[in-house]
Amino acid sequence: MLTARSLELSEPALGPLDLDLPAGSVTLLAGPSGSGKSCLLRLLADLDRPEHGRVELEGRPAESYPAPAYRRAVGYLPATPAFGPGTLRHLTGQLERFGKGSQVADLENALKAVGLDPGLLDRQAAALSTGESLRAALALLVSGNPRILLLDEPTGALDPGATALVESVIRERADAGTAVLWVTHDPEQAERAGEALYHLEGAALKGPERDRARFGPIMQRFQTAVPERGGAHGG
Ligand SMILES: Nc1ncnc2c1ncn2[C@@H]1O[C@H](COP(=O)(O)OP(=O)(O)OP(=O)(O)O)[C@@H](O)[C@H]1O
Repeated sequence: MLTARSLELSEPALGPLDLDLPAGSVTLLAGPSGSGKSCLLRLLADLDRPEHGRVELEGRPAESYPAPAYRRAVGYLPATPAFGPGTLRHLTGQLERFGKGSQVADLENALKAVGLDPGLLDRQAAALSTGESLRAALALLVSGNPRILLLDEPTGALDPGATALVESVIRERADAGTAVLWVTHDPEQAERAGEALYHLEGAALKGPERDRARFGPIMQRFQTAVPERGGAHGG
């Protein structure tokens, strides 16, 4: 279980906020574009440090863990993952050396589960398409079997078929005991996929809301308004 207590950042303004990610559950994070969702994920992933407050993994402060142990326990998927040079197979070998626990066989299965051909293992990872990179990065993460998954719009660049596959992979991980935090802009996906919803309003984090019927109405408030056409030049 991952918790944040009195977490505060000034650039961008976030918090003070509290958050709990229970094991075996999908928690959603929503909010307007630019509200700080990605910045909050980076704090939880211990990639950035808060100005005040703390993140705790199973009751211990994040900064008390050696970085590799924290990375092994807390998997973070950025909205636009970028791979360094080398094939996915090569990158997996590196992860194994760092004790990340990723096995090629597990990765092959994870690639298939998100709708990718395991032949992708031997392609240059940096040359993968946006949707391939997103799914390959997710497959790499889940094959390392982290206790926590922090996912920044994991279906943002995907078609409906790939979205359904990714949703079921995430559900399987949660059912196996992983604590998931999932950033989404899609109210229907939120109602399908999540057990609890936090949402950013200004610097404040509201929630968790547990009534699924309220997820959609809360999230509709964050949709960017489309200006009405017409007026003097309409027609
Ligand atoms: N390192 C930084 N220093 C200062 N401001 C930052 C930094 N990183 C991001 N920001 C700003 O903080 C705000 C929140 O960014 P963030 O990426 O967290 O938003 P978001 O809620 O994830 O948005 P979206 O839904 O569009 O992905 C933005 O205005 C962004 O420009």
